[in-house]
Amino acid sequence: MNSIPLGIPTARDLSVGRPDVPGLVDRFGRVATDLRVSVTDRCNLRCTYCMPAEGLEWMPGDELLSTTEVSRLIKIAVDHLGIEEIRFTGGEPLLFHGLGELIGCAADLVPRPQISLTTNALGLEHRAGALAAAGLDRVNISLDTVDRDTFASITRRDRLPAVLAGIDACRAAGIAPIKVNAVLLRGVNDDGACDLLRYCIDRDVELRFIEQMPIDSDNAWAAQNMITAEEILAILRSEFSLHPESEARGSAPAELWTVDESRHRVGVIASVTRPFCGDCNRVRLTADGSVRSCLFGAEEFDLRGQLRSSEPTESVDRAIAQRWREAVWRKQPGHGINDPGFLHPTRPMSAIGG
Ligand SMILES: Nc1nc2c(ncn2[C@@H]2O[C@H](COP(=O)(O)OP(=O)(O)OP(=O)(O)O)[C@@H](O)[C@H]2O)c(=O)[nH]1
Ligand SMILES: C[S@@+](CC[C@H](N)C(=O)[O-])C[C@H]1O[C@@H](n2cnc3c(N)ncnc32)[C@H](O)[C@@H]1O
Ligand code: SF4
Ligand code: SF4
Repeated sequence: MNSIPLGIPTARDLSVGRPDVPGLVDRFGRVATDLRVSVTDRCNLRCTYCMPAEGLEWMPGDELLSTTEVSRLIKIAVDHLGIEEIRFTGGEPLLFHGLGELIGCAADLVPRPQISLTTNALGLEHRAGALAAAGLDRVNISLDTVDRDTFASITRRDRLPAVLAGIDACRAAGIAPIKVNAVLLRGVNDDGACDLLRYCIDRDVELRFIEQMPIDSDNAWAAQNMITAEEILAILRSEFSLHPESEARGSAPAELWTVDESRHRVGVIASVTRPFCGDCNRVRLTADGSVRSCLFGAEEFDLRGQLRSSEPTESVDRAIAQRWREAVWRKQPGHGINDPGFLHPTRPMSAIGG
């Protein structure tokens, strides 16, 4: 007798074809070893390319992971899944009260992961020493300009001095390397790119210019407005000589150039025009406890439900690790920004963890 399809959904096996290995492998041969943890979706700046002036509807408090829950997931990631680097991000991670404690917990793990922070640096002036003492290895600071008025117009807050003080405090605390991330916006801060590079060279900080991505909450991104990597390099070459860095890039998003044949380098993160998805080693955890295998992925895998469903036991941790593996196994090959059918991510960058 022929069977008649009834259209009844069957349980999907999310790991079809996945080899039985502990690490976070995907279908395209990549292995995720770099965990980016968003600890909050809130922020005290309102960068125009990231958030609207009025802010966003923040995640409700009871949906956010606690410090204990984040530490447990980080431990699972290192113990079971081969995670080697943990980056705390957001929203603005310095707004999360448990950040120092989380860094301390991560630093106690064996093998100890690299611990880094991506931040706007507001308040870092007073906290860099304590965070370094807790175990913070390195820091990336967002700074789009060293002109105070331009800074205020991009971030909608007059806080440039606090950011610069945060950079100085990181240097004094011995955090290294310090990197600066800058998004260039046409007609807004592109004429200040060389001044920003000079500022970073003077402080021995590595500057990277980022191509703006279509992950703003306003959906205002347009390819023709974006300043491309080629344009960024042309702007810099008007005042500096640049030579491609010989060091292998690996999974790093930034392509590097040495500046004026010195030991200083500048980077360009060309996510749109020269995507680096083929070598991606990233996986993300949102502040409300979902795994996102790609910044631009359509799928999320909730871990919070399992985390809160019962007492923490080794077998629950193993089940969480398995779900995490399934999430990464299904990771898409790339972001598809340049494809005609590209869909904006369902969450803005600040809610995913940049
Ligand atoms: N498309 C894409 N862009 C990313 C990804 N991770 C980071 N970026 C871009 O790179 C910028 C800088 O990211 P950071 O958090 O400073 O760190 P990083 O450059 O990834 O890491 P390091 O160079 O190792 O410090 C972000 O603002 C994004 O614009 C990613 O997984 N995919
Ligand atoms: C979302 S923020 C979170 C961490 C922290 N608040 C900060 O600004 O560093 C992380 C990074 O994302 C970058 N970013 C935000 N929106 C972006 C966009 N539309 N395109 C490219 N990068 C973006 C920021 O410049 C920042 O370096
Ligand atoms: S880029 Fe960072 S600092 Fe700027 S609004 Fe987004 S989350 Fe806040
Ligand atoms: S867009 Fe997705 S696949 Fe590409 S580098 Fe970023 S996280 Fe990895």
